[in-house]
Amino acid sequence: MNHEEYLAKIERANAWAKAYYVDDAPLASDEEYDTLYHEILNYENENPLFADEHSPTKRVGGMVLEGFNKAEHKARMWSMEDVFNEADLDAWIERVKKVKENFTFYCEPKFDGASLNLIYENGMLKQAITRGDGSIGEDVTENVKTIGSIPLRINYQEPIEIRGEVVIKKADFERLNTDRLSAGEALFANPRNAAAGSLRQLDTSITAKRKLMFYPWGIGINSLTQSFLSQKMSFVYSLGFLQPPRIVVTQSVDDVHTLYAELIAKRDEIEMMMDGMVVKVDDVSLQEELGYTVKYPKWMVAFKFPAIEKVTRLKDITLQVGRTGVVTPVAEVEAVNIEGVIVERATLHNFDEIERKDIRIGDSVIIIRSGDVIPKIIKVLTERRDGSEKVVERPLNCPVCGSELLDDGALIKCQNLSCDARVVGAIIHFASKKALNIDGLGDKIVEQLYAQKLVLHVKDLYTLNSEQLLALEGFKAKKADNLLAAIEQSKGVSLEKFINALGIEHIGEVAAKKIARAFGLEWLEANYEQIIALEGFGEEMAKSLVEFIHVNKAETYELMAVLQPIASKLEITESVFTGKTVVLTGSMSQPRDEIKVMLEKLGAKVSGSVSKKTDFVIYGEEAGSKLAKALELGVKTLSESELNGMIK
Ligand SMILES: NC(=O)c1ccc[n+]([C@@H]2O[C@H](COP(=O)([O-])OP(=O)(O)OC[C@H]3O[C@@H](n4cnc5c(N)ncnc54)[C@H](O)[C@@H]3O)[C@@H](O)[C@H]2O)c1
Ligand SMILES: [Zn+2]
Repeated sequence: MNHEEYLAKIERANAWAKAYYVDDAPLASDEEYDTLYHEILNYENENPLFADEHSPTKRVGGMVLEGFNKAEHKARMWSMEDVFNEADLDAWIERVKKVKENFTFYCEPKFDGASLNLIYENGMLKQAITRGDGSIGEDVTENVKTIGSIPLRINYQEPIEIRGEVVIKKADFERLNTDRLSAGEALFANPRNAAAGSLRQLDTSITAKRKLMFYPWGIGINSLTQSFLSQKMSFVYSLGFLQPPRIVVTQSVDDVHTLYAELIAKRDEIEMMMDGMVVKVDDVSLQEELGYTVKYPKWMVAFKFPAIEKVTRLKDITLQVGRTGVVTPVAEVEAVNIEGVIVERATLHNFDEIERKDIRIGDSVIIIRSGDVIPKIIKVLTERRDGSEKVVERPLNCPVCGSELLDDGALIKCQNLSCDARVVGAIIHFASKKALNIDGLGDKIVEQLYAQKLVLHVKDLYTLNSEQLLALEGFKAKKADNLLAAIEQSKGVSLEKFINALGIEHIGEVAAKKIARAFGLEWLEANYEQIIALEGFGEEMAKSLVEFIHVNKAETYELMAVLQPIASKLEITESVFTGKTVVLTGSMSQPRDEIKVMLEKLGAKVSGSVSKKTDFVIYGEEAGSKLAKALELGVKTLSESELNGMIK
């Protein structure tokens, strides 16, 4: 790299940093930024005399957004050194050991959010400031007052700065984006941007609506006398702040590596987005001895997790037709490796999403894959377009059967009931795990059987023979026998699974179970009134089932004759609870689910909320608002032992 290229890289990194820190709308993935950053750093290490003062390696990232008042931190806020592998972590440990051979590590998750400094004086929250450039940040005091996990008063009178991360749970981030999608607003790329963007709102009421949380990780000025960071932080947590789920204080390097592995394993399970683990020196006097660079403390380091967000290119959008006829767009992308998995496709909800995100074929996009979740496109990098990108048109005809599609905005549907895609989809659903669970009857085989016209309807599965199967490509005696045996074995399935397997619109697993329990084998005789009376059934579900029965009654009876599903109809014993609505509250001596089933066997309807229509509230220990409401409404209440007395 020559000096000119070095300067160009600095310019690009600074533009990316502004978009990331100031606008909360990144122009690149973290991985790309980190690569660029390290290229700059390497050049500076090799040519220290030519290092430029504007380099991102020389300062803490942020700047103050226009519209906010500037505010000064009492003690400086820092950035953090990154390491990406064990060897670099061990090298950092060795550097600390040169100063002191034996020391204690303080390790915790690195949540990915927005950095915040809280200044308390006389036990009151006086000011809240974003990190900014480390010396001066934005005054966000009023916004911060809307965050529930930030105490406005603490039981400590001396001046103290409490630093931490403002985060939003992954699930709340998803909900926020779903709402923004339907409101036609720009989406946040990830929880970090959502947290930072929600905190830095000029309109406080917007911040208040977002579910922000605050996790402390350090302190600025203070007159605490404890000698270890871990002790100081315990004190901070005791003042009423949230504590992160995993903190490890240890002298053992092995423990540090173990925590790293554990956090990566729990990465999806932990509700907050983490981008690594932070390792700190616990001894405050050793921290001071180690000191700081211009940018970060030498006594702590971030051991980063492998990136789950990558930049790739959208090659095409293909269409998938499901068993209900819904046409879903699928993004075909250039293959990228995310945590060891090669990703080539990403889901898109619907065409509205494509339009709102303005996704075009040929675009560079940031794609995320976390855990088992199907990869998705989180951001289009529009400034990388060269004009050759193609706008995605909404389809007019079914890609499978060619018939005209119904486009109702959010959903595009093929209405042709005998569309191959719908029929094949229905058979695949019938054989799937949660339905009949027929081993060896996966998507490919169903497609093959359908293409050969051997199975055009699920009932045809039960007349298949080995000769027919052996004539198919890829079938040998063993495979054919296994498949026939698995099909045979699906006979005598529970009625609820059978109903679910039929793939009736709006009738899923839970509803199928309720139908089976309520009507048993006579379920095809149920009428609209009986169906809508079932707990949790709305008009849409009842109508759909009635319509299904109307069209498919004879055929379904035939299928039942072949399959002989076993009914699990609940036999009800008459009791004082028969036909009554009962609510359970408080903690009971036996599992609530067991009590619920027992009451249902006595003919009770067990509901979750208390109203005038409730007949009994049965309470255990520490019962709260539901019991209070029952007393207020004059609903009859029974303790757990009174209940036991009545049913013995
Ligand atoms: N995508 C982009 O365009 C782009 C641009 C700039 C920066 N970035 C990303 O930002 C990061 C660099 O930013 P940075 O220099 O602000 O560092 P950083 O955000 O990686 O680390 C420092 C921050 O970590 C936070 N933190 C979380 N848990 C902590 C804990 N337990 N203890 C102490 N601090 C904790 C603090 O807020 C602190 O300010 C990199 O990951 C980089 O990829 C991305
Ligand atoms: Zn079709």
